[in-house]
Amino acid sequence: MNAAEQVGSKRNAGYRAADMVEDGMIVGLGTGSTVFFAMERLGERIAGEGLSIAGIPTSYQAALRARQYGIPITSLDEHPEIDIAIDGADQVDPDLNLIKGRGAALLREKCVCDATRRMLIVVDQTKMVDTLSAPVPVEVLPFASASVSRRLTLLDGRPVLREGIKKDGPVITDNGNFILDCDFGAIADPRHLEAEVASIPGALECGLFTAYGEKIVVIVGEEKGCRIVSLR
Ligand SMILES: O=C(CO)[C@H](O)[C@H](O)COP(=O)(O)O
Repeated sequence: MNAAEQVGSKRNAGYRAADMVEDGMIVGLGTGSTVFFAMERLGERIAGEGLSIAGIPTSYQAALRARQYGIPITSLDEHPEIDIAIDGADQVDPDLNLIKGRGAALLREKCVCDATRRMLIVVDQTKMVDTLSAPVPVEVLPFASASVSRRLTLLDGRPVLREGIKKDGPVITDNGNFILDCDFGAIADPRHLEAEVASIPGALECGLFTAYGEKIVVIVGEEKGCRIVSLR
């Protein structure tokens, strides 16, 4: 798939997800280039049809984009239960386990995923894999980055501190933390690995999402249209 085809696929996935949003819904807004298309379409529907929704952004990036598209913003404080969320992913396996976090927004994204009744994951087909194997982003408390790194190594991971672009030194997340991108190779048991990482003090969250397959609907954008994948 060339770059233009990939953008078209992302647009198809994002637009389909936005068209599944109903009037009056509270909508979790993920982070990344595919969700942008969903937000663009939500903006069109708000302006064109008078769709009435409120979005909960998972990052500064999502909040800025929501404002750009005229999507009213609310918060998880006001709505601890969410109707529907739209988010991207870096990899999706057949059991709908995910790796997320290329955009370093995984901590808030997982909070929103946990709080939502229905989770729409928008991807292009390159993200669909048989076995998760991308590096797993781990958000870490800066104080504990060396000790968390050591513990990840003991889990046979190879953690690398994510460096900023147009900024010297590490990426600082929207929550003021660091990201360790941890390569575990092919992940045979993602649920077990997620639990192992979660047990490390100072590892605040990791980009493995393995507990939500039942509520996830994956919208796989293709050059012409979309394919829907769910466990139900
Ligand atoms: O998890 C994420 C951000 O933390 C993104 O949703 C994920 O990286 C996919 O991004 P894109 O749609 O740009 O490929």
